[in-house]
Amino acid sequence: MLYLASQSPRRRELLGQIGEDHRILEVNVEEIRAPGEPADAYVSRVALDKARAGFARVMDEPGARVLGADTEVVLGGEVFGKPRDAADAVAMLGRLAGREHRVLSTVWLVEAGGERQAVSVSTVRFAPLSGRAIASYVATGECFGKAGAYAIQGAAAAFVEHLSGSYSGVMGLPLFETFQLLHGQ
Ligand SMILES: Cc1cn([C@H]2C[C@H](O)[C@@H](COP(=O)(O)OP(=O)(O)OP(=O)(O)O)O2)c(=O)[nH]c1=O
Repeated sequence: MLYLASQSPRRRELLGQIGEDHRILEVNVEEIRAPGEPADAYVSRVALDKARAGFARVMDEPGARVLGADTEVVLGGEVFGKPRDAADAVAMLGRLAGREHRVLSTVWLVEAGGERQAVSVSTVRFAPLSGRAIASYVATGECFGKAGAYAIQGAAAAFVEHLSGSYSGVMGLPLFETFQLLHGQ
């Protein structure tokens, strides 16, 4: 059986999109970046923590496989997770406006035979945004629970001038890479 260790409705939907039958494991993992921890190492560590926490719950089941994922928005040396509140969301979007940032999405597959990861790095360029546009976007509430305070699959699609990489990766689960992890060599 395949399990997805995630509370994210987007990830559940995305995994279903490629026809992967799965069950959900709700895990709670702390997402705290260690001082000086590189962004890619942080994203990978958190995704692995989620997959391992899930696997610990089903490891007695023969053939159990568990996916865990993490997505963060990276601008220079800064890592933007989910905004704490509206002011934090406004600040993040103000930093992202008119610039290019990276979205890192890492997926780990943990099973009795071992642990493997897949990494997706996308580059997203936002159009310049007025303070008013940011304020009205934040007021919709869409920004909450999303890394970088935006959802490419939602109204924030209107901010995205250019994307290079994986659309599903930006949304939270890179589907090509996940499929390779599950079925590739
Ligand atoms: C950039 C971006 C992020 N997101 C979401 C995907 C993730 O759910 C969230 C990043 O937070 P994560 O910590 O990666 O995931 P999560 O806490 O929502 O779920 P889990 O239980 O698996 O830990 O941001 C979008 O939905 N759209 C976007 O465009």
